[in-house]
Parts: sequence; structure tokens; C-alpha cells
Amino acid sequence: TQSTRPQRLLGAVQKNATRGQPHSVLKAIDQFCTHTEWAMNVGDEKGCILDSVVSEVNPATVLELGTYCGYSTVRIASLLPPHAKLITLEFNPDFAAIARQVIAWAGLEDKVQLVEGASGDWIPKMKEQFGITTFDFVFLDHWKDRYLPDTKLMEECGLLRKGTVLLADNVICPGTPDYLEYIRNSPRYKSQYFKSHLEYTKVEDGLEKSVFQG
Ligand SMILES: O=C(NCc1cccc(CNc2ccc3[nH]ncc3c2)c1)c1cc(-c2ccc(F)cc2)cc(O)c1O
Ligand SMILES: [Mg+2]
Repeated sequence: TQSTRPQRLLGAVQKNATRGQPHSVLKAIDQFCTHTEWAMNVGDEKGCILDSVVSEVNPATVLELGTYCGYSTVRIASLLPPHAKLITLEFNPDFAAIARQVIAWAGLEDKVQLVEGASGDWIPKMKEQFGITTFDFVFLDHWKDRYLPDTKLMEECGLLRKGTVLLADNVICPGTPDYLEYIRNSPRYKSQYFKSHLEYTKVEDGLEKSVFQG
């Protein structure tokens, strides 16, 4: 039977990366997606911007919306301080199954909690289920029409604090126009656009960094 793209991506990791070395996992995925098969990982160009924002925030609590195969999960988790926690939400069970194996190959399973389900269902349960008060850093990379409703939901659930940093992927391609309009015009956020390119292509894309003002 036919393999899926995430399965082929996992195979490339298991073949070319060294267990317990996150950097080699990222390199194996980027090589695979550059030379063999495109996949919707944040990639290395936007990934370097992600790295710099994560390093600047040095978060103890991270929420990632949209795990896919775990590329950005590994990228973020590899930069976290010892007792920091990353919760990553994935709606698609096939993606989640692959991501668990990619995260394990990188040796980062102790820092990561992968939760299967939809953001709309899980965001209201974060405090009671995971003992979270607020998130220091949120990476948005799931369905593009969920960025805005989920940001409003995180506000309503008191999951953001003064200084929480939201970083949104794909604000140009595929695009998140309603989110950009809201976040750039809201007095409750200070936003900054980082121009880049769609992963593994020359197409324009970018990341929007927004700091919650409380
Ligand atoms: O659409 C994208 N990613 C999101 C996505 C997509 C599919 C499935 C899921 C299922 N996962 C999921 C869903 C709902 C959820 N709620 N809470 C968690 C959660 C998790 C998520 C995307 C597309 C492109 C792209 C494609 C084609 C093209 F030509 C240009 C660009 C590039 C990207 O970097 C992208 O990130
Ligand atoms: Mg993306």
C-alpha cells in the first residue's frame, strides 16, 4: 500500500539523522524537503527567525498550534531551558503519530507534550489539564482560519500575560488576513513582521511576532 508524505519524511529522519541529535533531525528533514519532496514544515529560513525569537523569550511554557511532523516542535524544544514545557496540539492523528516518532528520534520527548485534538476544544482546558497559568510563547502554525478565533480564545481563557509572545507562520502564504488585520490594529498587541519565504521556495512569506500588552 502507498506510503504517505509524513511516513516518507519519517523514513528520511530514521535513515539520515542520529538519535538524540535534534540538529541532525532538522537537517535530514530540510534535505528531504529540498531535494526529494516539499512538505509544510516551517523550514530553515523561517526556522532561523523562529530560533532567534525563542532564544530572546527563553520561555518556560510554550504552546504550539499545529505539530504536523514535529519539525518546529524539535526546533523549539531544542532551545528550551531544562524544566521548560512545550505543549503541541495536532488535530490529524496520522500527523501526530509521525510527529511522536520524530520528536523521540531527536530525544526531546521529555520536554514535549503532544496532545491530539482541536485547538478550540483544548485551549479552554489548558489550565485544568496541564497546570498552565499563562504561556510565555505561542507558535501558530495550524489551520490559517483558526489563528484569529484561537487568539481571542486564549485571551478570554487568561492564557496570555503582559509580555507573552505570539509568533505566527504563513501570514502571507497561504495567508491569515483576518488575523493580521486584528493583531496589527489591536492596542493590546505590539506587532512586527519578519519577511521571509515559503519553506523550500522563493515565494514570499513571513512570520508575524506580536507581544501581548496585558
Ligand atoms: O495549512 C498549513 N498548515 C496547517 C495545516 C494544514 C493541513 C492540516 C493541518 C492539520 N493540523 C491541525 C489542524 C487544526 C488544528 N487545530 N489545533 C491544532 C491543529 C492542527 C494543518 C500550511 C500550508 C502551507 C502551504 C501549503 C500549500 C501551498 F501551496 C503553500 C503553503 C504552508 C505552511 O507552512 C502551512 O503551515
Ligand atoms: Mg506553516
